[in-house]
Amino acid sequence: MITIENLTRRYGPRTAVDDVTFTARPGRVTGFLGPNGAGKSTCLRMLVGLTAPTAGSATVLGRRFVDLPDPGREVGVLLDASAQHAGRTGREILTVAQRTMGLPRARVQTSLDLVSLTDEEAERRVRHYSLGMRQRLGIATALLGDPEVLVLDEPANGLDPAGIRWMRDLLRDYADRGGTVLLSSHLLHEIEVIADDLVVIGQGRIVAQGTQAELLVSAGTLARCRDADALGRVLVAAGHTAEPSGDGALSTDADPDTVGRLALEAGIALSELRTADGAGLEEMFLELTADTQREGAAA
Ligand SMILES: Nc1ncnc2c1ncn2[C@@H]1O[C@H](COP(=O)(O)OP(=O)(O)OP(=O)(O)O)[C@@H](O)[C@H]1O
Repeated sequence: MITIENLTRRYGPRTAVDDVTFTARPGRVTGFLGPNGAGKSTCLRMLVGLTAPTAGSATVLGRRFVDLPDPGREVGVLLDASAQHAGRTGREILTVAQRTMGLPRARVQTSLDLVSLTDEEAERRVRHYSLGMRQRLGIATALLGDPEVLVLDEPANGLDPAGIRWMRDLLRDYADRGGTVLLSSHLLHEIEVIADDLVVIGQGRIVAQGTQAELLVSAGTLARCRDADALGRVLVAAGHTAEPSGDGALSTDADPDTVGRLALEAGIALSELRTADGAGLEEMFLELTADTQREGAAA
């Protein structure tokens, strides 16, 4: 379990993280989503004791990271996959970490297997690794102590779609065994594939949070019929929104049940009725972060 409460970090006049509160629960993969500069890394750095909060608190398994008796075995952390010694082989990097943490030697091979780095790859120097291989090695290091909690900053960066699916399966399995995963990304598509719960941050503030399903519902319903204007009037009269969504479709904040019932009562035949899909979530993400990005660009 990760608990972030009223976490705030100011750098001079700039507030990088502004009163952020959320939890990442065991058995769930929590995605921390926001555009560049939103404050994700600063939050994660405060969580693992690398940056001091101006206010608020962040705890892992009920304690501040610095107060954990054996942090390497309790929390696996990947903050920057490129911050590995380029002259060492993957296996050497893991072996140094294994010795530092006082773990059994066999954990090195177990971790390599977990991230599907082959023996040949493990013997190569990291300077010859692709970005995706570095991400795998970074995750192997995070998994080394078989921790209960994983904190990963942009772990899918540099992975191709097959790599992202691989990571989803790895993290899903880890969470299914009771682990807590918090991972950040600035790309909705990455996080959509991987995360169960989403926390969306823009300009240092939380702008939305919930399960993916909840956020999809809040992204609305899509309905299609011959006379979209008529359906729109019915929805608005019932206190809902109705926006033309191109090609005779309407998007509304009413749930599909309500739209179906209202359409039936008004004698309108629907040709399509569904929860807005990933595209809806994308729209929401762009909307939620548009101001942030505009202000960021102006700064
Ligand atoms: N050490 C620092 N000194 C001053 N400002 C900082 C410092 N670290 C971060 N910031 C500022 O805090 C804000 C949040 O940065 P942060 O790196 O946390 O964002 P992010 O969401 O992780 O972005 P990205 O996706 O680009 O990594 C930015 O405006 C950044 O310039």
